[in-house]
Amino acid sequence: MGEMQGKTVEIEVTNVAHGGVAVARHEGRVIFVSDAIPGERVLARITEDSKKSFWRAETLSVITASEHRRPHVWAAASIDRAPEDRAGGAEFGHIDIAHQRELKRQVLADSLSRMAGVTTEATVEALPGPHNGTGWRTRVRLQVAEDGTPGPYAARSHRVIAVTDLPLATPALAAIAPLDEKFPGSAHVDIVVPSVGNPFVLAGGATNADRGRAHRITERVGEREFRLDARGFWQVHQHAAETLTRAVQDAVDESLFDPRASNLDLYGGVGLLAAAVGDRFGNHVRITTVESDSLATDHAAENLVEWTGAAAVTARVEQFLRGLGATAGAHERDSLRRGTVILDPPRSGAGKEVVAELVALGPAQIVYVACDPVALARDVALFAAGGYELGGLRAFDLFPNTHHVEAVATLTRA
Ligand SMILES: C[S@@+](CC[C@H](N)C(=O)[O-])C[C@H]1O[C@@H](n2cnc3c(N)ncnc32)[C@H](O)[C@@H]1O
Repeated sequence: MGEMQGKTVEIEVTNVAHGGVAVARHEGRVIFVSDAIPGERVLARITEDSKKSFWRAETLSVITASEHRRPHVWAAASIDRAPEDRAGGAEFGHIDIAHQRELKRQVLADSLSRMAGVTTEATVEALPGPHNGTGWRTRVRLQVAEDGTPGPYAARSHRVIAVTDLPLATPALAAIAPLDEKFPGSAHVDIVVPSVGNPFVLAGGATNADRGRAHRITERVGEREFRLDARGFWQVHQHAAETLTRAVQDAVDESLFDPRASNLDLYGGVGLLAAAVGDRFGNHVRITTVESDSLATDHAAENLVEWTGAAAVTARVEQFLRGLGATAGAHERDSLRRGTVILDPPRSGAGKEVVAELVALGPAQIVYVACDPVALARDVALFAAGGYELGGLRAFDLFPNTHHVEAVATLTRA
């Protein structure tokens, strides 16, 4: 720790950076600052000064406001509070929604340009919902403080903040959120409002006996229903599953799609995107969905039962691909080469090993669903080195009032 930690500085904010912070400079040094908007002049407190290349700071007050600043959509996260008392999880809530999308577009475009040398014109598309980006979360995890009080963590910390409302939640979720109850002995409380059936409030972790028990729920996407566990992965925005279903269906190039080839849905969850491919190309499509969570794979097998060519495999994607690379015979290799791969990894992206295995198998096209623009850009660069080029790219605002953005990219052999 240097001597600047805790000091206040007046800084010009120039750019947006990845991770929900903006970039400022102070005496030539880069400072990543929270709760600020490019174009503003703010008074900020240095919170981290140990690195040579950059420091971190939090905005205390705004000296010259951006025209895009608005009152925060969540009073609990407002700049009017001390930084340590601001609720986390809505780090763009002080920015008007159109400008939030513009900043997300810039982060995506800059990452792809800087890391993969690719230029993109993709804008960030809005989902249906209120114009201020509230009312979309169908799942919320509240953390529990030592005295049993539930609430979100404060931004950039593990301190639980008591709150009186959850504006990013759907009205149905907000109505049942137990914000004034106590949960002694629990580590967290999950509130889940599925599109079909009753909502759940599940206290878990620490000493709670409910930990580990499965709770089967149903989600409807268009005409189709999916079974899953209440705590298993499902998109959080109430319109996300439908949006990604359509985006993936549109992204698959029909001229490169072979229904009899070895098509893969990697990081498949409960089979949402395998079903999207099946619904577009018919129930004879051959597709294997691969997922590490065995409970999700069990549900995927059930959800995909009407597709005679679908299979659900429990495996880590890297091991599954390594196995294919090592054991596939000439016929299977040819089938994999004619195949289409849907790739929907967690935030860390697919990474070096998975990209290398996929490049070696050489599928005809890859539809990459990405929730982190930097991980996507890194992987696009790895795919490019392996002979794949980025074709289409769309981006969606699946997480309004946060810095997160979802992208759907297509890659084909150059
Ligand atoms: C972003 S979610 C996508 C799920 C699914 N495609 C959907 O749209 O609902 C990523 C999924 O990958 C799974 N996962 C994470 N790491 C994995 C790995 N190394 N191998 C296989 N699955 C993994 C998670 O359990 C999660 O279900």
